[in-house]
Amino acid sequence: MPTRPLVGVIACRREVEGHPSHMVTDKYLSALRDYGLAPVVLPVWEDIAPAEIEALTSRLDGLVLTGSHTNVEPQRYGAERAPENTRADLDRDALALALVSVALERRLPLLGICRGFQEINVALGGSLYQAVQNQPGKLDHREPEGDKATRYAPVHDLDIQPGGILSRLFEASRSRVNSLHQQGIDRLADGLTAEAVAPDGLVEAVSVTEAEGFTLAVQWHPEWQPREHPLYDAIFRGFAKACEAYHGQVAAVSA
Ligand SMILES: N[C@@H](CCC(=O)NCCCC(=O)O)C(=O)O
Repeated sequence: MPTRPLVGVIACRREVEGHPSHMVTDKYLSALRDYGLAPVVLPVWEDIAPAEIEALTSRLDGLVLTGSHTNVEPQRYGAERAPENTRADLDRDALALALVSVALERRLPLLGICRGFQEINVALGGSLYQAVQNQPGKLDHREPEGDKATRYAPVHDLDIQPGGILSRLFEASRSRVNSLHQQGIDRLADGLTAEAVAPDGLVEAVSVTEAEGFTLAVQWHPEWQPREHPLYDAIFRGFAKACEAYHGQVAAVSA
């Protein structure tokens, strides 16, 4: 029986019922499952060793860096903490930034979402605005008030740049996306290509320019009801196809 591609999904540290925990919200895992993939949660420890990362990732066919209400430590990109930056996850930072190198070295399909998008930019030498809304000319990209349907509803236009991965996955040059973030890309890392921008010029999707594998990261949340949004659907279809191809290559080599 053909097996589903195994996709590592990074966790966040949370306290659950008084216990330190490693957590991923279901919408990421269910979206991957719905697109024929087998998600597995990757635990996060600040002191994780390279050998542990190797053991956790050596059998994966793809990697997802999820969103989170916590923020990448500003010291990671040489900044002081802004007063608006009140939530951290050092354990998550340690694994996330290491996983970007693992994915690139192994040509492992990599999908970054929201915080994951920001992590890829920082891992490759870029920096972040810690409060986009305080930047002159920038929109307020923060999570809307209301129920989940309201919070994850599309709220701003998106201009998709020609010639990139996203424009190959999705034929239209414009779409509308949800927005649940206070931080955003300030200095785009040298090795990244801007794949889409918001009306205020904020970069909202990137790919790794020289990557030989699928690498796409987006600031919005395509895991929210992807079957109901053509752009989100195109992203998950493209990622799943890349993971299936990687899985097949590994199987062929192992045969
Ligand atoms: N903390 C960062 C990234 C925002 C983010 O990832 N939000 C996710 C919300 C919860 C979820 O849907 O997973 C920022 O504020 O920019």
